[in-house]
Amino acid sequence: MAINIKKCSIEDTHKLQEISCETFYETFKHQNSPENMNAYLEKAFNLNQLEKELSNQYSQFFFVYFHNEVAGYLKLNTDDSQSEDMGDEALEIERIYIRNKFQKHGLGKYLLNKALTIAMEANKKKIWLGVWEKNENAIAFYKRMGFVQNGTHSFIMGDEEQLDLIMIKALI
Ligand SMILES: CC(=O)SCCNC(=O)CCNC(=O)[C@H](O)C(C)(C)COP(=O)(O)OP(=O)(O)OC[C@H]1O[C@@H](n2cnc3c(N)ncnc32)[C@H](O)[C@@H]1OP(=O)(O)O
Repeated sequence: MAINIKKCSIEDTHKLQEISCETFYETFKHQNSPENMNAYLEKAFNLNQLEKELSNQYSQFFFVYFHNEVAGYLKLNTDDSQSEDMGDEALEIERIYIRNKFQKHGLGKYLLNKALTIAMEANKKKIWLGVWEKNENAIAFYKRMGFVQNGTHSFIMGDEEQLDLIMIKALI
Protein backbone atom coordinates (compact mmCIF):
# COMPACT_ATOMS: atom_id res chain seq x y z
CA MET A 1 0.00 0.00 0.00
CA ALA A 2 1.25 3.52 -0.81
CA ILE A 3 0.36 5.00 2.61
CA ASN A 4 1.91 3.85 5.89
CA ILE A 5 1.96 5.25 9.40
CA LYS A 6 4.47 4.90 12.24
CA LYS A 7 4.32 6.03 15.86
CA CYS A 8 7.33 8.21 16.67
CA SER A 9 9.77 7.49 19.47
CA ILE A 10 12.59 9.48 21.04
CA GLU A 11 14.92 8.19 18.28
CA ASP A 12 12.88 10.23 15.79
CA THR A 13 13.62 13.61 17.41
CA HIS A 14 15.86 14.93 14.62
CA LYS A 15 13.56 13.77 11.84
CA LEU A 16 10.61 15.29 13.69
CA GLN A 17 12.45 18.60 14.02
CA GLU A 18 13.20 18.60 10.31
CA ILE A 19 9.64 17.97 9.16
CA SER A 20 8.13 20.25 11.83
CA CYS A 21 10.26 23.21 10.73
CA GLU A 22 9.85 22.52 7.02
CA THR A 23 6.06 22.24 7.09
CA PHE A 24 5.49 25.12 9.51
CA TYR A 25 7.74 27.37 7.45
CA GLU A 26 6.17 26.56 4.09
CA THR A 27 2.66 26.95 5.51
CA PHE A 28 3.07 30.31 7.24
CA LYS A 29 6.03 32.14 5.67
CA HIS A 30 3.81 34.26 3.37
CA GLN A 31 1.67 35.65 6.20
CA ASN A 32 4.26 36.27 8.95
CA SER A 33 7.48 38.23 9.40
CA PRO A 34 10.79 36.29 9.25
CA GLU A 35 11.52 37.45 12.84
CA ASN A 36 8.28 36.01 14.20
CA MET A 37 8.68 32.82 12.19
CA ASN A 38 12.23 32.26 13.45
CA ALA A 39 11.26 32.99 17.05
CA TYR A 40 8.44 30.44 16.86
CA LEU A 41 10.51 27.75 15.10
CA GLU A 42 13.26 28.09 17.70
CA LYS A 43 10.85 27.98 20.65
CA ALA A 44 8.50 25.24 19.48
CA PHE A 45 10.84 22.91 17.63
CA ASN A 46 14.17 22.98 19.47
CA LEU A 47 15.49 19.49 20.23
CA ASN A 48 14.97 19.74 24.01
CA GLN A 49 11.36 20.77 23.57
CA LEU A 50 10.65 17.97 21.09
CA GLU A 51 12.35 15.37 23.30
CA LYS A 52 10.19 16.52 26.19
CA GLU A 53 7.04 16.21 24.10
CA LEU A 54 8.04 12.80 22.72
CA SER A 55 8.55 11.55 26.29
CA ASN A 56 5.21 12.86 27.51
CA GLN A 57 2.85 9.97 28.24
CA TYR A 58 -0.16 12.09 27.22
CA SER A 59 1.18 13.07 23.78
CA GLN A 60 1.64 10.93 20.68
CA PHE A 61 3.34 11.68 17.37
CA PHE A 62 2.99 9.77 14.10
CA PHE A 63 4.78 10.03 10.76
CA VAL A 64 2.80 9.29 7.64
CA TYR A 65 4.72 7.84 4.69
CA PHE A 66 3.78 8.00 1.02
CA HIS A 67 5.69 5.42 -1.02
CA ASN A 68 8.20 5.12 1.85
CA GLU A 69 8.93 8.86 2.02
CA VAL A 70 7.94 10.86 5.12
CA ALA A 71 5.04 12.98 3.91
CA GLY A 72 3.73 14.54 7.11
CA TYR A 73 3.05 14.09 10.80
CA LEU A 74 0.36 14.13 13.45
CA LYS A 75 0.52 15.19 17.09
CA LEU A 76 -2.23 14.23 19.57
CA ASN A 77 -2.72 15.27 23.20
CA THR A 78 -4.97 14.04 25.98
CA ASP A 79 -5.45 14.83 29.66
CA ASP A 80 -3.25 17.67 30.99
CA SER A 81 -1.20 17.84 27.78
CA GLN A 82 -4.05 19.50 25.91
CA SER A 83 -3.49 23.18 25.04
CA GLU A 84 -6.83 24.05 26.65
CA ASP A 85 -8.55 22.47 29.63
CA MET A 86 -11.05 20.36 27.68
CA GLY A 87 -11.22 17.57 30.23
CA ASP A 88 -10.47 13.84 30.25
CA GLU A 89 -13.14 13.05 27.68
CA ALA A 90 -11.48 15.09 24.92
CA LEU A 91 -8.59 14.46 22.56
CA GLU A 92 -6.71 17.35 20.91
CA ILE A 93 -5.23 17.25 17.44
CA GLU A 94 -2.41 19.72 18.08
CA ARG A 95 -0.79 19.33 14.68
CA ILE A 96 -1.57 17.78 11.31
CA TYR A 97 1.03 18.86 8.79
CA ILE A 98 1.47 17.41 5.30
CA ARG A 99 4.46 18.51 3.21
CA ASN A 100 3.40 20.72 0.27
CA LYS A 101 4.14 18.23 -2.48
CA PHE A 102 2.05 15.52 -0.77
CA GLN A 103 -1.04 17.63 -0.08
CA LYS A 104 -4.45 16.81 -1.63
CA HIS A 105 -3.63 13.09 -1.88
CA GLY A 106 -5.80 12.01 1.04
CA LEU A 107 -2.98 11.98 3.60
CA GLY A 108 -4.48 14.65 5.86
CA LYS A 109 -7.72 12.67 5.94
CA TYR A 110 -5.75 9.50 6.68
CA LEU A 111 -4.12 11.14 9.73
CA LEU A 112 -7.42 12.62 10.84
CA ASN A 113 -9.03 9.18 10.68
CA LYS A 114 -6.13 7.80 12.74
CA ALA A 115 -6.86 10.45 15.39
CA LEU A 116 -10.57 9.55 15.33
CA THR A 117 -9.80 5.84 15.78
CA ILE A 118 -7.49 6.53 18.73
CA ALA A 119 -10.07 8.83 20.32
CA MET A 120 -12.87 6.29 19.95
CA GLU A 121 -10.75 3.42 21.25
CA ALA A 122 -10.00 5.55 24.32
CA ASN A 123 -13.74 6.27 24.74
CA LYS A 124 -13.29 10.00 24.23
CA LYS A 125 -16.45 12.01 23.63
CA LYS A 126 -14.99 14.74 21.47
CA ILE A 127 -12.01 15.60 19.33
CA TRP A 128 -10.88 19.21 18.95
CA LEU A 129 -8.17 21.51 17.60
CA GLY A 130 -7.11 25.15 17.31
CA VAL A 131 -6.49 26.57 13.84
CA TRP A 132 -5.30 30.08 12.93
CA GLU A 133 -8.24 32.19 11.70
CA LYS A 134 -6.23 33.06 8.55
CA ASN A 135 -5.42 29.44 7.65
CA GLU A 136 -8.30 29.11 5.19
CA ASN A 137 -7.14 25.81 3.65
CA ALA A 138 -6.96 24.02 6.96
CA ILE A 139 -10.29 25.47 8.12
CA ALA A 140 -11.95 24.22 4.89
CA PHE A 141 -10.33 20.80 5.39
CA TYR A 142 -11.59 20.50 9.00
CA LYS A 143 -15.10 21.62 8.00
CA ARG A 144 -15.07 18.99 5.25
CA MET A 145 -14.12 16.45 7.94
CA GLY A 146 -17.13 17.40 10.05
CA PHE A 147 -15.63 19.84 12.59
CA VAL A 148 -17.57 22.93 13.68
CA GLN A 149 -16.27 26.12 15.25
CA ASN A 150 -16.83 26.44 18.98
CA GLY A 151 -14.89 29.38 20.44
CA THR A 152 -11.43 30.88 20.02
CA HIS A 153 -8.12 31.07 21.84
CA SER A 154 -4.92 33.10 21.59
CA PHE A 155 -1.76 31.84 19.94
CA ILE A 156 1.58 33.61 20.33
CA MET A 157 3.73 33.86 17.22
CA GLY A 158 6.93 35.72 18.09
CA ASP A 159 5.77 39.14 19.30
CA GLU A 160 2.27 38.83 17.80
CA GLU A 161 -0.89 37.55 19.43
CA GLN A 162 -2.99 35.67 16.88
CA LEU A 163 -6.48 34.22 17.05
CA ASP A 164 -7.10 30.50 16.71
CA LEU A 165 -10.55 29.10 16.02
CA ILE A 166 -11.40 26.16 18.24
CA MET A 167 -13.07 23.47 16.14
CA ILE A 168 -14.79 20.41 17.61
CA LYS A 169 -16.25 17.13 16.43
CA ALA A 170 -18.46 15.13 18.77
CA LEU A 171 -17.87 11.36 18.90
CA ILE A 172 -20.86 9.24 19.78
C1 LIG B 1 -4.44 21.71 14.31
C2 LIG B 1 -3.53 22.10 13.18
O1 LIG B 1 -2.55 21.43 12.92
S1 LIG B 1 -3.90 23.45 12.23
C3 LIG B 1 -2.71 23.43 10.90
C4 LIG B 1 -3.11 22.47 9.82
N1 LIG B 1 -1.99 22.22 8.92
C5 LIG B 1 -1.61 23.08 7.96
O2 LIG B 1 -2.19 24.14 7.72
C6 LIG B 1 -0.37 22.68 7.20
C7 LIG B 1 -0.53 22.79 5.69
N2 LIG B 1 -1.65 22.00 5.17
C8 LIG B 1 -1.69 20.65 5.28
O3 LIG B 1 -0.87 20.02 5.91
C9 LIG B 1 -2.83 19.92 4.56
O4 LIG B 1 -3.20 20.65 3.43
C10 LIG B 1 -4.08 19.66 5.43
C11 LIG B 1 -3.70 18.87 6.69
C12 LIG B 1 -4.77 20.97 5.83
C13 LIG B 1 -5.07 18.82 4.58
O5 LIG B 1 -4.43 17.63 4.20
P1 LIG B 1 -4.48 17.11 2.70
O6 LIG B 1 -3.72 15.83 2.64
O7 LIG B 1 -4.03 18.20 1.78
O8 LIG B 1 -6.04 16.89 2.48
P2 LIG B 1 -6.77 15.57 1.93
O9 LIG B 1 -6.27 15.30 0.55
O10 LIG B 1 -6.64 14.47 2.91
O11 LIG B 1 -8.28 16.08 1.84
C14 LIG B 1 -9.32 15.47 2.59
C15 LIG B 1 -10.64 16.13 2.18
O12 LIG B 1 -10.61 17.52 2.52
C16 LIG B 1 -10.83 18.31 1.35
N3 LIG B 1 -9.94 19.45 1.38
C17 LIG B 1 -8.60 19.48 1.62
N4 LIG B 1 -8.13 20.74 1.53
C18 LIG B 1 -9.21 21.51 1.22
C19 LIG B 1 -9.38 22.91 0.97
N5 LIG B 1 -8.36 23.76 1.02
N6 LIG B 1 -10.64 23.36 0.67
C20 LIG B 1 -11.68 22.51 0.60
N7 LIG B 1 -11.59 21.17 0.83
C21 LIG B 1 -10.36 20.69 1.13
C22 LIG B 1 -10.43 17.40 0.19
O13 LIG B 1 -11.06 17.79 -1.02
C23 LIG B 1 -10.89 16.05 0.67
O14 LIG B 1 -12.29 15.92 0.49
P3 LIG B 1 -12.95 14.48 0.09
O15 LIG B 1 -12.77 13.60 1.29
O16 LIG B 1 -14.35 14.82 -0.19
O17 LIG B 1 -12.19 13.98 -1.10
